[in-house]
Amino acid sequence: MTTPTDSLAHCKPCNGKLPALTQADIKESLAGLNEAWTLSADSKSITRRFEFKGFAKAVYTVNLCSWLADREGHHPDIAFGWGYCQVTLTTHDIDGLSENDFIWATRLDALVI
Ligand SMILES: C[C@H](O)[C@H](O)[C@H]1CNC2=NC(N)=NC(=O)C2=N1
Repeated sequence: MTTPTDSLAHCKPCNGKLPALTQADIKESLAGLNEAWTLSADSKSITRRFEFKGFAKAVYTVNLCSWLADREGHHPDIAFGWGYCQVTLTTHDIDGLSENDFIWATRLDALVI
């Protein structure tokens, strides 16, 4: 049995050697994500903000991200509270964006309805 994410790539081990993406790479990769993702002014991170009624759904989203992060070995920075969950991705080892960030974002987009 196949699932929607079977065809998606997995994050590569972060060892400080992942190449930083060029501005052109970032622009092309961003176009492949849900339109809710935004690029930071310094082009070092991407963020998606989810908004909900209530707190429980924000916590569910944090837990989903936690599961995905440990499964992929690549971890987001998450801010959450009543009515929102904000997921930010950057590759800390290179202080910028790598393909891992976009692989991770693609997988999250595939998991949230
Ligand atoms: C050893 C371990 O794989 C690395 O420290 C990973 C862990 N998760 C990570 N997550 C993110 N977002 N960036 C990293 O550079 C990173 N490095």
